[in-house]
Amino acid sequence: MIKLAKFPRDFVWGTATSSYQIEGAVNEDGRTPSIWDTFSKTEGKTYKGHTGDVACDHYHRYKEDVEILKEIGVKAYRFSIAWPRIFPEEGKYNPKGMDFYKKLIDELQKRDIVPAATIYHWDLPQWAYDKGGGWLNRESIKWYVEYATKLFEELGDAIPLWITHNEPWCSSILSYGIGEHAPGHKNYREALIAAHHILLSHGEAVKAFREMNIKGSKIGITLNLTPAYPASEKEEDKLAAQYADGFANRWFLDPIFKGNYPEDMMELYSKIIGEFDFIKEGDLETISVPIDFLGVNYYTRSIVKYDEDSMLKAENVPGPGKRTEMGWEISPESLYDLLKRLDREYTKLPMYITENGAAFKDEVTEDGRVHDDERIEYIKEHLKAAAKFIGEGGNLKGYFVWSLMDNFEWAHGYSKRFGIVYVDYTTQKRILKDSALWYKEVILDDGIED
Ligand SMILES: OC[C@@H]1[C@@H](O)[C@H](O)[C@@H](O)c2[nH]c(CCc3ccccc3)c[n+]21
Repeated sequence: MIKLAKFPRDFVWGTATSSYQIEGAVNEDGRTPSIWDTFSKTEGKTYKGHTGDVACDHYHRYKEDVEILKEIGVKAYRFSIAWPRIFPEEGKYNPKGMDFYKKLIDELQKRDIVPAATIYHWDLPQWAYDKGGGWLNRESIKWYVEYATKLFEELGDAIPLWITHNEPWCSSILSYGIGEHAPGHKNYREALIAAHHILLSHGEAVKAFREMNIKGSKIGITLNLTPAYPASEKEEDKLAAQYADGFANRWFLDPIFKGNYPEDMMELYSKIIGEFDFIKEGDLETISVPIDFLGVNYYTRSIVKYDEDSMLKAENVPGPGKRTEMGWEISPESLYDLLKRLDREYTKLPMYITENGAAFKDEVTEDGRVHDDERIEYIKEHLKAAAKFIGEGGNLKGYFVWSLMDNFEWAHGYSKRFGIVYVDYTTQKRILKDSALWYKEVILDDGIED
């Protein structure tokens, strides 16, 4: 068998999840509601009113789930910590909430699996939202730094990879601007204020992390990045792609790596939101403090044509590729383009693909298995793109499949399955899909065979 793509021996093969999507136990051991508890219980916000009340019951089944990680043979496991378990009220630390993560990390360490912890994956404590709108309130930075510092104190060097935020674009634009995610606001000025405070909280947490000198641990941030392509060679379509790229990518990449917001987007946005009076002296220096790695969440690309009437002067047009159950075009070559662009224009730091994966119609067949060939194909094609980038000297250090297991897919509830492990929500039974068995072989071989 010829090897299609070979990876370095120390390549970090992983899978990823997040707290609200898998844990359940929303009232246990002192946890108080997050904005996602509130949002999912609000009429019409999620598919059939699905909530994370039980999810995959991972809070009680974590030992079994870590055993599954071992069976698949992952080198690392990316999970997130639920802020409302750690600080159920402002300033009130909850050691029982921390205990869960200490037990989880202990199970991982026993099996030589590297923990990669995301500090914030969208489950803002409701008490923080009740005080001036959560990320809209500049005080959120102080609350976040207190939370992150407690994590560094209690878990510090047990976590080699610390990720400050998962996808600031989603926590701000999708949540305060578009309204699809909690807290469901539809105000673009609010979205940019939230984005600014989230980025500031990232910078302040990195500074706190540096002061604590946690040996052997690295800190970074995870951004969801969507390459934008013009629908034609027309100048106006190229302009549309420039704005779509600014909207999705440069608004976050530039402050973090260049210490400024992109000029073209500032100009475009100023017509919509007025003054950028929420940007204070020194903020961009804080946001752009040096980090150790960049986490990249990649799923798909966008193709846009010029649209005079839209805010971004851009309208999405469907691509020619096959689509996943989310309706996202499958475009592995765009992952290669993205990685090359990041390397060329932004950073030579180590990068990790902290999420890549797909939802497909999964069903358990007579043989009790899930033959998810489309998901194997999706992951294989994206790994080939990653290998090509590494082969050209790209500093890509690892790949985390989204997701370890089927889970609460936000506004889509449990209707979309991204896992390489199937979850039967009525019995909580886990079934390794064919993609998990395939991924196990890829990890053993450090490479892909066709
Ligand atoms: O949608 C699949 C996953 C989520 O389950 C993860 O929690 C989240 O980190 C994540 N980000 C993306 C790409 C950005 C996006 C998120 C939600 C909706 C649309 C696009 C896809 N995913």
